[in-house]
Amino acid sequence: MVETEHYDIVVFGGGKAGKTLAMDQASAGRRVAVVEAGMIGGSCINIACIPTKALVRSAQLVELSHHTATLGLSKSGPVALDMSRVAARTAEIVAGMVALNRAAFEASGFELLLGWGRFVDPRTIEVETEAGPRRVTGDRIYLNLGTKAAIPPIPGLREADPLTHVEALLLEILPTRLLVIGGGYIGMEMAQAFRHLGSEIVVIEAGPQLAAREDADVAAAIGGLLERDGIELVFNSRVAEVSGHSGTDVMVRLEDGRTFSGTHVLVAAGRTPMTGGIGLDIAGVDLTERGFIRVDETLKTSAAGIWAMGEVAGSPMFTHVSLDDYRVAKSGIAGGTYNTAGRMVPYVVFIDPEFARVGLSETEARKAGIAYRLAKMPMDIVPRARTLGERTGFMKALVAADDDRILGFAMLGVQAGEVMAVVQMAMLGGLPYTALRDAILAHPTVSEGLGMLFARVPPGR
Ligand SMILES: Cc1cc2nc3c(=O)[nH]c(=O)nc-3n(C[C@H](O)[C@H](O)[C@H](O)COP(=O)(O)OP(=O)(O)OC[C@H]3O[C@@H](n4cnc5c(N)ncnc54)[C@H](O)[C@@H]3O)c2cc1C
Ligand SMILES: NC(=O)c1ccc[n+]([C@@H]2O[C@H](COP(=O)([O-])OP(=O)(O)OC[C@H]3O[C@@H](n4cnc5c(N)ncnc54)[C@H](O)[C@@H]3O)[C@@H](O)[C@H]2O)c1
Repeated sequence: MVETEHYDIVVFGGGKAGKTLAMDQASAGRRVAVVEAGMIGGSCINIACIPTKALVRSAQLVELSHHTATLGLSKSGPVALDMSRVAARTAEIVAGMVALNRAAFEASGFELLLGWGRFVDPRTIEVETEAGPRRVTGDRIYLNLGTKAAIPPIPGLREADPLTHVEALLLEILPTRLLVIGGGYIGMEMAQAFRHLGSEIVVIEAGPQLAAREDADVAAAIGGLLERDGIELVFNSRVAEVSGHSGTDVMVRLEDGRTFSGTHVLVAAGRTPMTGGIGLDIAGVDLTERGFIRVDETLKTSAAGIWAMGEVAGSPMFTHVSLDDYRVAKSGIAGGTYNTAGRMVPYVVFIDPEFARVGLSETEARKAGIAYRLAKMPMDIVPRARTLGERTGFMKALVAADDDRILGFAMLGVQAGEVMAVVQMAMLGGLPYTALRDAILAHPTVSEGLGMLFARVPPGR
């Protein structure tokens, strides 16, 4: 009989929210255990954000190397790609961040139980550690279990052994021709990175555009960018069947009969929550229709004393949102009221150049019946974009029709993520758009373009 060990707090799943809460609470003197299947630091640093951005960096430099002549640099021959070195660099960056995380975990004093966990009674989690099973319970239990790549039920897809982001990030040989199923965040980032590294790419997207949440003009600009890179985009297309084997040769047949052959297929078609087979029903934790954990604005689940955070709780799928879920949980422990309602969630798609957005899109404003004024400007007129030789893209802002609040900002362009943060700060501070229009912004920076953009806002009513 395995004895149950009691903690003040048990964190089940060590993602961004969970590990941060565990370190915070352990440092404050509470007895804390974290149950984690094996990824020290969670998915972001091991298999998601960080390794993808490392890959993107190599890809950017390969792409830039094709344009060195325009910058006045001659090269003796084409840049040679060593894909195994690219993979090794990615692995080194991951290992470094895992080591940093491990050290911070140890310094905080929480107990890390490595192994697969599942509820065996309403408040007890059994963990399959290497040394055998252990059982833990806590006064408070926090679920931060994350998601995994969804594999749509397409005949032949599973049998084709498709790549997901996990395997794609480990490739030591560049795919000759990569078929990407899904034109969302992962599809866009991976498709362009592998294209820049030298693969032929076809992206097959079920919907009418890339980046489903964006305005049509924004999605069209992103699509145009990828097409100029030589990526073939196929929209409104459902895959009927996959045959062959990813890694050698594989074929995708669409419902309309068209076929695409490649050496590899990558699935980037959304995410499945890690809620199956771990006894959440035993714990009385209700799920939504899509299998995510049902939570309220304080991240409380249907089971008393159990909260859920991050992607598994249906929070927007970004590391910075999982971090904010930690703040909600921490506030709850301290008797505070901070919750998930009305959060401003920025995001950046790390294509080259970046796409970034914060606040409302035109589509969302119209749907919510919010009247707005629109300013849009090509990046081409921003002096810094010219000196950098990165003239592609635009900035776009929505300002309230009847006052000067900034409602939303979108940018496709060099350093878009950094520029977006400037606008986000203005929005958080409640500044009118005129503050950015009239600010003395350093010349020549990319952010200087904000002055030019907001000067284009039409007069209000
Ligand atoms: C390819 C890719 C790129 C991304 N890029 C970005 C980006 O650039 N920026 C950004 O903000 N977001 C990005 N994201 C999203 C981001 O990775 C997640 O939103 C973020 O990691 C937060 O995850 P989380 O805290 O919900 O859980 P996770 O970090 O996924 O943690 C969940 C943990 O639970 C563990 N676990 C699950 N089940 C069990 C079990 N039964 N027993 C024990 N342990 C278990 C898992 O091992 C895992 O470590 C990306 C995602 C992907 C897939
Ligand atoms: N830079 C970032 O912040 C970043 C990067 C990568 C991932 N992420 C997060 O991870 C999440 C998951 O990314 P994702 O790209 O897997 O999902 P996604 O929801 O962004 O995109 C999935 C796409 O696949 C399409 N699709 C679904 N089934 C399909 C099918 N059978 N055939 C063709 N197309 C199909 C959908 O229409 C959709 O456009 C994102 O929502 C995002 O929040 C963030």
